[in-house]
Amino acid sequence: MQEIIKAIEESAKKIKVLIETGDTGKSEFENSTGDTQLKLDIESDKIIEDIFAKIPTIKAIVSEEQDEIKKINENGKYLIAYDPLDGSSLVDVNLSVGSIFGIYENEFNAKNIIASIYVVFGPRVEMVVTTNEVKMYRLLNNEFKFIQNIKLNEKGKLNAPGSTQNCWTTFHKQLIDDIFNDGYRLRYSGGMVPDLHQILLKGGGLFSYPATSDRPKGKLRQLFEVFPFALTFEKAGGKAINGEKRVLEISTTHIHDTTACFFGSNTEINRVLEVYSKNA
Ligand SMILES: O=P(O)(O)OC[C@H]1O[C@](O)(COP(=O)(O)O)[C@@H](O)[C@@H]1O
Ligand SMILES: [Mg+2]
Ligand SMILES: [Mg+2]
Repeated sequence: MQEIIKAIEESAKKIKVLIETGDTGKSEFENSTGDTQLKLDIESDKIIEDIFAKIPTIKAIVSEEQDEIKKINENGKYLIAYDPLDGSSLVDVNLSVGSIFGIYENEFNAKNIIASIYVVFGPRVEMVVTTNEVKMYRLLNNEFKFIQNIKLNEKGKLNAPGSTQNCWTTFHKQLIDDIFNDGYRLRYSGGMVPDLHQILLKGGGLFSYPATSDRPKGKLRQLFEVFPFALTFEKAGGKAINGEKRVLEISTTHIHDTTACFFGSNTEINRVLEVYSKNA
């Protein structure tokens, strides 16, 4: 696992330079989810793949930007699913973005996730590693230094409601309105990594990306985005659900499957469960 962490550190240093100097324009290609790929998506994907290709403990990798699983080393132990540049369309407006990695064993499935790592590229570069604990590191003088463990409070103050609002169900709209009426503050940048990082570091709150009429299965991808953060939220003392159950109990039928998802501290997620159990 240590060499995987080192590999991700190496990729983060290179992606930092790419973000700072690269072309933010579109490529002529689409990924499996139908998004037009930016040149930055393709280049950051290549940076990560080239680094992972040299790690003997990695058996296979799959990227949000690629159609298929790639074999690395038949005798390797780990499977890695990654989103090389989450929120890539925010680079041109200079908002924070990230990379997300889910580390699996045996099969790409929620029950096999054993660790996750994400990197936030903001005013500072930070890396959060989840195994049994959630540990945050910061890039200082070109080295990642341990800063703190992350633990959520039982209840937070932030609300990050994602997706197209005019496609929400009436009960979801009511839930979000009720949360704001209770004094929660809006914090939503459109980048999953900084939005969830903020909730984790400020002690709690709710991030939601529900099923909507335009996206009945949500938008966020299970293997590359949802499961890695679900592990982090659970190990930090919070929860991650699809409205009905833990997202880490969902089974994946295709590598690019998406799901509705809610991440947060316990009080807010219990509130979502209560509303969804009566309405969904
Ligand atoms: O604009 P929306 O629909 O709220 O979606 C925002 C979500 O989409 C994403 O940008 C999807 O990730 P990619 O940039 O990797 O495609 C998430 O980071 C974010 O939470
Ligand atoms: Mg993403
Ligand atoms: Mg992406």
